[in-house]
Amino acid sequence: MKSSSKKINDGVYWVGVLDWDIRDYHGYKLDGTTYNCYLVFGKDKVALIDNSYPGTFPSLWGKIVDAFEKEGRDLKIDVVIQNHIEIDHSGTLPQIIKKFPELELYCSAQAVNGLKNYFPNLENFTFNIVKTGDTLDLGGKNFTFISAPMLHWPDSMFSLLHENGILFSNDAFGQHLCLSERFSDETSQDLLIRHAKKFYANLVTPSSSMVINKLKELVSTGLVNDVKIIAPSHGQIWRDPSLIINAYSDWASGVCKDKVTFIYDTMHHSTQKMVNAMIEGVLSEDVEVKSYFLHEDERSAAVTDVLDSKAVCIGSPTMMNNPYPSLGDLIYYFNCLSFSKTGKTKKAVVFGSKGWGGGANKKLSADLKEAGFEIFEEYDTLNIPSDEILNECFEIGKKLGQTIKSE
Ligand SMILES: Cc1cc2nc3c(=O)[nH]c(=O)nc-3n(C[C@H](O)[C@H](O)[C@H](O)COP(=O)(O)O)c2cc1C
Repeated sequence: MKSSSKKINDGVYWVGVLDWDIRDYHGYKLDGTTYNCYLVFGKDKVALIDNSYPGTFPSLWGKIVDAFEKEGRDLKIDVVIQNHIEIDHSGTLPQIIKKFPELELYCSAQAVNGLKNYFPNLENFTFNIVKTGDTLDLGGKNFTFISAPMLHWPDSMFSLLHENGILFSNDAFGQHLCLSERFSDETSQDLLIRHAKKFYANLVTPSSSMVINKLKELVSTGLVNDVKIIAPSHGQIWRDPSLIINAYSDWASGVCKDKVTFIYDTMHHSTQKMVNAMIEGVLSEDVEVKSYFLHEDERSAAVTDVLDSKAVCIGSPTMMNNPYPSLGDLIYYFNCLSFSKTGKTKKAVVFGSKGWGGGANKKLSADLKEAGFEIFEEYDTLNIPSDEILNECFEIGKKLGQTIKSE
């Protein structure tokens, strides 16, 4: 299939795949994504950095052929640098090896078993195992490898191309975006940061302490000064690396806004009325609010706002002595993400309507505490909230707004 590569720097081409159709990636809702792969042309050797999703080889191959034509070089990949094994970045590796059986494969030690596992044909393949500080020279194109375990899998690593100042960071600093533009500065900054934050919240939050350590390491070794461009494996290429490095530093260290995120569900709208009254209370203190109704909204968007909120308000009716099931799904996900690993504790208000004995609040509070939240208030009411109850909800929201502003 004919497809067009994009030169991103001297001797460096984007040859990735645009997936306009994907809408769900392990529960993460998206409007398409990119599987970024790059070709680096050294005088002696040519390297492919990362691969693409299974089934996308025609689009990847078309761009590889195009890049070689643009460079006027004979079509031969000598090296594959596999920064991460996950199938969206390794799926086309067998087809690349089939085309160039003599190629040298560079990856971390932790990547080897995974790659053999995914691709049994690689059982007897020779892996060049690299770690932080190891180097590779393609002829005037020199790489230093940087191990990056848990950013975002144990095998993950970065590759820094010195002559161009490009850090190939794989998933770190990525965004699930599928756009015709390739660069961060060609993209609406709001859209870009929103999607980088969504990616961080859903995929990187549990590794926040590793993010901080990795950023410190890049600074202390001076390598950060060499980075002019960050080229991740999803989304836009950062031509202003400080923008995303500063954002990662904030997200990883739990920097939050005066902001409250409401997440709730409701069967007959009673809990929803309480939500709206509480929101009015928070807003009366000029504190930012986001609200998600789980009947319609999805958790991967909700947790994006939780990431930089000082507090969450979780509303649920009682159903069969328990919270409404969508809230159970949410709290399970909170447990996976471990927001407290950012070193900051978020406050939580738990509330809702019940028909008789209730039970949702108690269960939600216990689960939220286990997920690392501090319970600020528990509040429930019988059936449809009266005006008096709604006024109390307003006051709870107001008190929450005042408290987080004073922190
Ligand atoms: C299927 C179902 C199961 C319920 N189970 C309980 C229960 O175990 N305990 C309780 O106090 N109320 C129970 N209720 C009553 C609801 O909690 C009550 O109607 C509440 O006001 C609904 O709030 P909502 O309008 O926000 O959905 C149940 C209602 C339904 C429809």
